[in-house]
Parts: sequence; structure tokens; C-alpha cells
Amino acid sequence: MTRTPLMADQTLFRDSRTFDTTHLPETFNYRDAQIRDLAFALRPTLRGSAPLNTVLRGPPGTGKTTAVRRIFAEVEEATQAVVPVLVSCQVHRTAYAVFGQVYLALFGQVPPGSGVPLRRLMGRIAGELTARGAVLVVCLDDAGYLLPDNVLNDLLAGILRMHEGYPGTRAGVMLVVSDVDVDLVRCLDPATRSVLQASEVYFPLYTPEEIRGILADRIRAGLYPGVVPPAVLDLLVERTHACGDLRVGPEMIRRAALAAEMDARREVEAADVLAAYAASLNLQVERAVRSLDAGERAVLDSIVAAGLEDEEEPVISGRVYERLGDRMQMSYTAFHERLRRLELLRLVDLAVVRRRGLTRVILVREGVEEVLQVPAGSSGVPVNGPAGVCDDEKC
Ligand SMILES: Nc1ncnc2c1ncn2[C@@H]1O[C@H](COP(=O)(O)OP(=O)(O)OP(=O)(O)O)[C@@H](O)[C@H]1O
Repeated sequence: MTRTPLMADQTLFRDSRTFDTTHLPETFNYRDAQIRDLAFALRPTLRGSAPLNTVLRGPPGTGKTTAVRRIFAEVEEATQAVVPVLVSCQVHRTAYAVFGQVYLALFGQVPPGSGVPLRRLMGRIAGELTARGAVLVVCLDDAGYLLPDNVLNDLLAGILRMHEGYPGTRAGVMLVVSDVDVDLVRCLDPATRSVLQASEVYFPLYTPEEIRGILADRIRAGLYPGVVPPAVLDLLVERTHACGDLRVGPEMIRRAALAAEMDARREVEAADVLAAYAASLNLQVERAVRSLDAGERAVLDSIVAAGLEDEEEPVISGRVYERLGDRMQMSYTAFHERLRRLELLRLVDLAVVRRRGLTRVILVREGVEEVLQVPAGSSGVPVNGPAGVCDDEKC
């Protein structure tokens, strides 16, 4: 019997885990200055004081979370007197859920889902920290997700004022923000702002040369020599840079190498990369669409619907706003904020053209329509995602 390609024992992968999204890269170049700033902020914790609160800001895929994971790992190795906790606010969206993650880090188990009031949970956490003489550092990854309903404000007040209710506790925060335009700190109450006093560490987009270095390192660690010829690496760099998110690079390499492997080839070809690009881009778009709130999703749906209505005509922002009125109430300011967010997430491009005065034209980016068309109930994103009355009071 001939063996199926699945069972073929020849592989191009030295270590396929290198391409996992959760993989912590061994080499982390081009971020020395940011790592130095984070080390500076954490230094007081090694002497038993609270850290300097810090905002890590930069577009998606610029290494913010990775920088935190690396520095937290170093802190954990160096001392037990600091408890660093990294919390994804995309997943944990309430103060209780975030404190639940701190509890998990301290006690090795999650607190009961209900029945324990937040105050008691905080009391247990504070008691354990003072008993250990440890400093707490909470990193809120994608902290912008906690802005609705003042969750971020209340949570920060809880962490940074913990020492008032529980004398002897010391705690500080790191806030990770991918939306370069949102001034998170300005959205907080003056009282919280005054205890936060955060300094900022900026993570710029990687240049094509830096992307080349990062992808070449990943290829060296994950694939056998010669699998990716130089011209194919050039294409990988060009595609990754064009889509603006480094995550797409390793994902393309994984898919392209798998395709070559299934064909029993020893080298990846340009065609493998181009096919992998389309698939990886859809994954990226899907992730961005999933992160939208009800208002942003309604705006995106209306843009796509307006485009489909008359494919010859450009999509004008005023027309989209009118359409939206049938679905939910939204002020024009809130509408524009949401358009900006869709642009930042690279779901649309905005351009201003002269057309009976200045008009804003919206272009839907590659892959978005495909992702929105995945039927509800499949593994993709439903066409009619979250909708309803949206909160216009965004700061
Ligand atoms: N300098 C680097 N060297 C190697 N890999 C990197 C580097 N920077 C980022 N990466 C990789 O890119 C991916 C995205 O990085 P990371 O999650 O740290 O970005 P981020 O800025 O936190 O993104 P987001 O704002 O979308 O959460 C990860 O797989 C990470 O390993």
C-alpha cells in the first residue's frame, strides 16, 4: 500500500512549534530600547517597591505582548518577591475576571465564578501579597477592551489604591494599547489618572529590513536549511510588510512549507507563498472582525452593503451613515470614531476626494467581504454579527 502524504516521514520542519501564534521567539531583536524602558519601570519592584506604571503603545504585531512576556519571564526567574500577571482583556473583560487571573497566579486555582464578592476576592489577594511580602504587577493586554462601562477605570482604581484598603500592599500596572489614536489615560477619572501617572513606551512598525531579519530567524529555527530560497524570502517580506502585521509572516511560512511538504518538494515556491498569503490574510481579517464591538460591526456591515448595492459607485461615508440610521442610532462623531477604528484595524482604507466639496470615500480591504460572507454557525465570523443599540458616549 502507498503511504498517504500525511504519513510521509520526510519533513521540512525542524520545529513546527516555532510558527505557533503563542510561540515566544528565542531571539527578539529590534526592541532593545523598549525592553530597557520596561526594565527601568520594573526595577523598583526588585527592591520591594511598586513599579512605575507604563503604557505600551504601538500598532498590532509590533512586539508589545512579546516584550512583556519576556521581561515577566526574567522577573519570575530572578525573584519570587514580584508577582507579574499578564491578562488578556480581550478574554477577561470585567474587573472580577481580571482579579480572577491575579488570584490564579497567586493561588494556582481560579476563584469561584460567582458567590464571592469582588471586595472579598481583593482582600484575599492583598492578604496573600502582604504575607509573601510580594509586589504585584498586572499587565492589561489590549486594555482598550475595558473602556466601556468604565471597567478600566474601576479596575485601575482597585489595583492602584489597593494599599489604601490593605496597608502594606504594593502594586502597579502596565497597559498595552494597539490603537495608536486612543488616549486611554484621558478616558480615566481625574482621581485614577493622578495615581496612574504612567510613562509611555512606543513600539513602531517594523521596517522591511527588520521583518526580513525576524522571518529569517524564524525560518532558521523552524525549517531545515535551504527550504526557503532567497527570492521566496523576499516575497514573504514584501507580503508581510504590505499587510502591516508581522503575525502574517510566520503563518505564511508554516502554510507554504506544509504545501511544499505535501507535494514532496524540498523547497517552498512563490506560488505556495501567494496561496498562503490569501489564507493567512483571511485569518488576520477574521481576528480583527471578531474584535469589533456592536457599533463598529454595524458600521462595517453598512459599508459592505453600500458597496454591494452599486458596485460602480464609490462608497461615500455620508451614504453609509444614512444606511446605518435604519439599523441603529449613532451620532456622526461616534460614526467617525468607528470608521477610524476600522481603518486602524486595516479593514478599510479612507480617502478624501473632491466631489461637490470634500467627500470621504471608503474602500473595503482585501479579504473583508469574504470573511463577512462566512455563514453563521460555521467556524468563521457570522454575517450578521453583534448589533443593537450602541453606546455613543465613547470618550
Ligand atoms: N522582534 C521580534 N522578533 C521576533 N518575533 C517577533 C518580534 N516582534 C513580534 N514578534 C512576533 O510577532 C507576533 C506578534 O507579536 P506581539 O503579540 O508581541 O505583538 P503586539 O504588539 O502585542 O500585537 P497586538 O497589539 O496585536 O496584540 C508574535 O508571534 C511575536 O512572536
